[in-house]
Amino acid sequence: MSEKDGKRVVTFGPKSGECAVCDKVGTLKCSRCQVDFYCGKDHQVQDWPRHRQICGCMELRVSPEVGRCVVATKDIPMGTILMREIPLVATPNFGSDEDQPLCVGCFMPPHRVRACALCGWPVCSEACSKKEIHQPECAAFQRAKFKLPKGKLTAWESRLWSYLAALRTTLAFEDKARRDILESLQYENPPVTNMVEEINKLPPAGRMRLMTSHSEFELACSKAAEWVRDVAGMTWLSAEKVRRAAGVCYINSTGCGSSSGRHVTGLFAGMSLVEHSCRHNVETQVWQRVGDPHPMAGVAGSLEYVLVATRDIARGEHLALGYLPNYLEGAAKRRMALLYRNFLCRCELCSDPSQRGLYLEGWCCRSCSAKKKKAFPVLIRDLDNNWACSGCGDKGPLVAFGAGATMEIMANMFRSVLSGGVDSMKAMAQNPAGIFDSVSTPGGADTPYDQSRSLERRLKALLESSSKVPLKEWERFISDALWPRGPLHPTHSLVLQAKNAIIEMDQPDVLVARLTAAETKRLVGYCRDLLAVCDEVCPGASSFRAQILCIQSGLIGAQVMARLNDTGRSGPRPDTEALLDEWEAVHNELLVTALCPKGRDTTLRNLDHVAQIRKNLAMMKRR
Ligand SMILES: C[S@@+](CC[C@H](N)C(=O)[O-])C[C@H]1O[C@@H](n2cnc3c(N)ncnc32)[C@H](O)[C@@H]1O
Repeated sequence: MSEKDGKRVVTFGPKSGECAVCDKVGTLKCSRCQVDFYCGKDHQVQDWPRHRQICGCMELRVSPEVGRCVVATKDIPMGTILMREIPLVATPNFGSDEDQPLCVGCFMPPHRVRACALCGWPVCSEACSKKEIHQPECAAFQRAKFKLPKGKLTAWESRLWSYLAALRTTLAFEDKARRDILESLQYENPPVTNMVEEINKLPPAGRMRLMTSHSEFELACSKAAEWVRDVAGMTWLSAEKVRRAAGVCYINSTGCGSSSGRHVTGLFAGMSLVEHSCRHNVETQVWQRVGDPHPMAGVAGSLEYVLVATRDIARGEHLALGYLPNYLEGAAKRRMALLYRNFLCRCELCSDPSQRGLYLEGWCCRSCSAKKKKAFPVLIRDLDNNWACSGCGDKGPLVAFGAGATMEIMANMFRSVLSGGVDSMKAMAQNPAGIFDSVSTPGGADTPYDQSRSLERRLKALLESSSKVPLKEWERFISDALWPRGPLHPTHSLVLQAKNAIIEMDQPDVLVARLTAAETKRLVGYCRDLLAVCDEVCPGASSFRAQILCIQSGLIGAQVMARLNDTGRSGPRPDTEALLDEWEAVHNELLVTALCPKGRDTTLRNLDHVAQIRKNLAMMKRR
């Protein structure tokens, strides 16, 4: 099929929802887009002039670069809900860092871990062990007479989550309502031999990575089948069946819901057809009903998610999700991480060596940054690992560096595979960025590369104990990193990650209570810096932006309150009005950015608050 042959995107959604007109629960769903519900025909007809603008605004196509993908067939405004789905399969997160027992019924880390009396898997309570979502595997474990050993609950092994995910998916294939869709999903990676041209464009380390990840993927799928059949004893499930289900699950699932406290990964029908871009234009969000006591109230039954346009999307544009959550990483690391998912990212951010002028992983050029005070000419790397200075074009010893680092990464990988075998390959898969560790360069410890590697290790240590690190220490890190003390410029990914860690040190109210006025002001500045980065890497209404704006709002609010409390006889300080303007602007931006109704409610309340303060100030002035 060519790119021109459009097909409807099949989704798997809830059976009822609140009427788009009156909010009463209804079961009449738009049969074309499957997004909006109605309590009856009247309201559907009444809503048509609005609904028709967005209904049927995308189609499924196939492109040589990404396989099946979803393309806009109309201009789509930011905030449009494009899909509304429940997962075909929901599992406790099986990401590499999920090394704790989670409840198999509600996906929360239990306060007190218990074992399901029938199969031994972790639950929070007996009620959770009876949840519908847990029943198919619980019955299968009982049939196989397998009980998870008690000791596992205290010494959890993260791989158990990927085995459970593969099993849940295998069992979901047996459900008539889901089988056809599951069977239509991608379950194997494109054969490496079909990617020769792409592979040849990669630096040697990338080529090696792609091939290793290919075999890792095969290995992970067969390991899951081995565990289900040989360890759990479900010999009635064929190895081929489990391997395929594991493939479907590992390629198409997406982590969703950490903000709600749940550690849940969802496998969605329509959303899994959306490709990746590091500069995404859609996002998956928990569907939040205004008035719900908790966004995920009702546990598994209300695992409802939406795909939202995070910016205006033009007709013909491909919809793209950000498969990787970290916006502040440089391209080299992002691309390495995606190679672990067995594809090479050539999105607009990765293909631009300057990364939209942010130079996320470039260092200040020693020969010309010293001459220029404000601008920071930096060394940048193109897709083929060639380096040059953005200011003077100097390549000099950096060519040697590029080749040297690449060779060393390769050598490390070989060494590690030879010495540690499969386990070390898995460890690499869990920490893709780690392959950059211990790479040194020709030229000694004083090269910008080695300096930045040591800063990176320092940042990693700070991040590991982030809640205990005082602000002073974070700020010392930043000033040591920045030119001329260090080799970095203000939008280097390490500097940005430190700023992000600072503003996320605590909940905004706790943070504000701990800070002096001057510190609060500096943190507001960090928020501004991060928002400017957002404009480039994830423009529009991303949840990343909303998170920064919320913190910024808390910080500015604290400054406003401090000014008001300080108001003496001479009245409020003159800069209070300017602060109020900024506070209002942040809320207005939040109104656009907060794609969920709940966020909008809080923001509106805060805007009322701003208006009230303005009134009070005006009255004080008159007096
Ligand atoms: C969740 S699936 C997306 C749907 C898939 N294209 C299909 O045909 O079913 C993820 C897979 O799509 C492909 N893919 C997604 N985004 C890509 C991108 N930016 N570049 C290359 N391949 C991509 C990769 O093969 C990846 O493993």
